[in-house]
Amino acid sequence: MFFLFPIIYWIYSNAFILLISLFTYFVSKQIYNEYEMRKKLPPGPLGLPFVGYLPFLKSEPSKVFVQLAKKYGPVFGIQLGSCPVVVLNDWPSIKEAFSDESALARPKDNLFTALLPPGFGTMSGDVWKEQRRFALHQLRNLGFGKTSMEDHIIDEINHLSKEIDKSIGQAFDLRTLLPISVSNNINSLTFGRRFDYTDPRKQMMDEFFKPDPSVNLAGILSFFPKLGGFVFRNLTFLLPSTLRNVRVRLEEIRTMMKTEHDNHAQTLDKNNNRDYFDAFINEMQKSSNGEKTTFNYDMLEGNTLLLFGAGSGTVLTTLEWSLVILAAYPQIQQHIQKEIDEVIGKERSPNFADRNQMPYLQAFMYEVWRFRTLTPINLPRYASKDMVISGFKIPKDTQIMANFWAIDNDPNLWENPSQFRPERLLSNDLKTFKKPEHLIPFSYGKRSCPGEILGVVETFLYLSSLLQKYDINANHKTDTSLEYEFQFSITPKQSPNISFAKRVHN
Ligand code: HEM
Repeated sequence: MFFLFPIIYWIYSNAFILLISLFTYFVSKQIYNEYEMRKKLPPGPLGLPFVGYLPFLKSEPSKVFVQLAKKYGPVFGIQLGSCPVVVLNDWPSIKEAFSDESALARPKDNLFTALLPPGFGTMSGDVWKEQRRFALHQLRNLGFGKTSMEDHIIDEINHLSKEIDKSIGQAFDLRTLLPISVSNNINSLTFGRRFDYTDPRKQMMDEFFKPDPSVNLAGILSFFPKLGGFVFRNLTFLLPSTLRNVRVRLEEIRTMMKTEHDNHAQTLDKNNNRDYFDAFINEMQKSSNGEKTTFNYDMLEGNTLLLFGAGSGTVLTTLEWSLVILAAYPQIQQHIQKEIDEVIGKERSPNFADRNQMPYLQAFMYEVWRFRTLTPINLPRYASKDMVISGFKIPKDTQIMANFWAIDNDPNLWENPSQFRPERLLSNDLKTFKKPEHLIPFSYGKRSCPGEILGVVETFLYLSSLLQKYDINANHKTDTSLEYEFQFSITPKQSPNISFAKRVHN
């Protein structure tokens, strides 16, 4: 025993040197690993040890990437946090990558996988395929682009119109009323019915999905998958209160979903699915009969949250931008109204089939999606196998970031891309809407947005119904600002200050 004393004494007196040596060893090992990782990626900028290029992205990563692409080419490698990333900045590389099965996966660890029940939006491989195929199938069966879903949406717009009528000529509370209207469309899809605007269950759900700047922090932490996952799971007290509260609020939503589940299960009809819940519960029952499937209660919760998260904010931001732009460009507004008057008239409600005779409104919608790219760097993908993009070898497990903003603002694809001009999406005689292949608000390939048709139907019906009844005005000249803010999405910087006036039909 006594023979250990000199060793302990030595360790004790040299503890500081030991600590420094250990620290130097780990830092050098990390720098070496990062160097080795960078060597395997296409050329790109060097960053700092541990954090990579993350601190240099500032608030508008897409724009920084475009600058870097000028130096390194449209496909470059970069280290973000502890992740090797390849950034794609032009249409040919994005098209090539997204046509390849190896680029269909999502990164394993992120905020959503750590905090929420599993939904297919964060999954990869066979479970993702099965759940996504099922969702697409159900969305089609439940009336995606068919009349039943359209009826729900028109009904919802009529409820919104009643609120608008109360505020004619005054500032309209867009950031309160529009979100609760739009999210009700997902309620119709998942639960088969809308909720009243004052229903506390609805208010709780809308509160949960409210965009919050702390999502940016969560985004940053997702570039440190191990650390981020550990913090999200075990050190929640270090997170901002909004993220910390997610867990608490999630429990309330879970209670509500359980009640919905039980109500649906009691009134289930095997041969007639009223909504996504019915369809999913029917599948779960097959599995309880011994069939091996991935349909279970956790997955139902996760997918429902996913449909809410992915399907409400996107349409909401589209409509917010549309209204701000319509207020800023009254001539464009009048042009759409003329088209509405000619095709739909003033009596009947619009339907989705009307769009075929309304090229200008369609061009307007897609120009909004181009002009203010909704998902500027898309949702993250990662290479599930070694692959090749634009001649560069991309190793397995590299994150793939597609800079959609770069395509939407590429001067080689669009004349004066910073101008808002729906005509660029019309034929020369202005009679036909033409969407070029590289205009991809819903992404591209097998993992593109499964809610595309619903997103287009909603946007078309809201805009045509509102412009049929109302003129949209900016409350002050300064409220026609098209200034934006990069969060997860590109959103209007200020809450749009607009008012509605009843249209006077001649
Ligand atoms: C204007 C409306 C919308 C836009 C611009 C939009 C855009 C997108 C984009 C860019 C993606 C990422 C695809 C990728 O990884 O490459 C996505 C994914 C997704 N969207 Fe949408 N979306 C919209 C509306 C909707 C709606 C209404 C729903 C719900 C029904 C929905 C559900 C989803 C889901 C579930 C995913 C994940 C798909 C997967 O990982 O397989 N989206 N969306």
